[in-house]
Amino acid sequence: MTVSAKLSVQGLSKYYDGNPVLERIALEVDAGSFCTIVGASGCGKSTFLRMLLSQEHPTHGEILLDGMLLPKEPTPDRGIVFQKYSVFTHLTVVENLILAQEFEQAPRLGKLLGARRKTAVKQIEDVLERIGLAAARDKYPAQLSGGMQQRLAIAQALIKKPSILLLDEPFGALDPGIRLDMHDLLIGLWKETGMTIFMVTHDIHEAFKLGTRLLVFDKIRHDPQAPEAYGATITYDLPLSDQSGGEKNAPADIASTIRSAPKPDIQISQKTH
Ligand SMILES: Nc1ncnc2c1ncn2[C@@H]1O[C@H](COP(=O)(O)OP(=O)(O)OP(=O)(O)O)[C@@H](O)[C@H]1O
Repeated sequence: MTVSAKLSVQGLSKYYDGNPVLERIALEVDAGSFCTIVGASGCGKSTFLRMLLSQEHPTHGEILLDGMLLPKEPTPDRGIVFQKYSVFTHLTVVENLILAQEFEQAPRLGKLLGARRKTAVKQIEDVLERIGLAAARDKYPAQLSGGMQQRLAIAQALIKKPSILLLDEPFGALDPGIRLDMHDLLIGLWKETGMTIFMVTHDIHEAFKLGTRLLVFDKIRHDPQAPEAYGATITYDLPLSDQSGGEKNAPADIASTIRSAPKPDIQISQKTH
């Protein structure tokens, strides 16, 4: 592991029902990186994020966070936002966020009281301000637009001040205009907090625009007679910009790199086991 690696993934594979979904994943990610992840549907991108969260566990290999084995359970320093976030519909924006705090800070009692509640509400007001939802604090989710609901989902993740933010197609359901607003919001929050971000997207332009590093997941081994025999791995790991926000590689350059690079596509006609 490099000295500064925030996250290190070594020899990782994940099997479901005896079949590999992911195999031989190795990765070193510096603190403050913004890794965008693309790949074919079903190749294991969400599974990878869920392992970084500890919602799933590797079948083989290990994940180190700040040089230590990843805790077995999700911890507040790893936040996640999904494409469609289910919030409590009978609670307002601010009440949803208080509940998120209560789950974390008062798991036994289930309630934050007195000074702790006051501190929690102050933190929530700050996050709502930063995320542009202050005016909607007393609205119910049904009264919010899709973009505002995603802001609420991001606020719920940020309230715990994660050092790693995992985003699973967070803007996939949003209109293009709102997506652009969300890009600005996310980049601003990323620069402000120095979080390390992993974001799965199906939109290659979004991946190029937002990331400092692009990870492409794909299967490099195929057995036509046993499509489930092999899992996906990281086939391309491309720097998009330096950490100081230097020049981005143009999408066209990178797209041609991906096209022209020899793809290690091993065709196996006979089942080997
Ligand atoms: N809990 C589970 N049990 C069994 N199989 C699973 C489980 N979770 C995921 N899978 C399988 O693992 C494979 C990878 O799923 P995953 O959702 O990680 O892919 P993905 O790349 O995120 O797909 P998409 O881009 O369509 O969201 C799929 O074949 C899926 O059916």
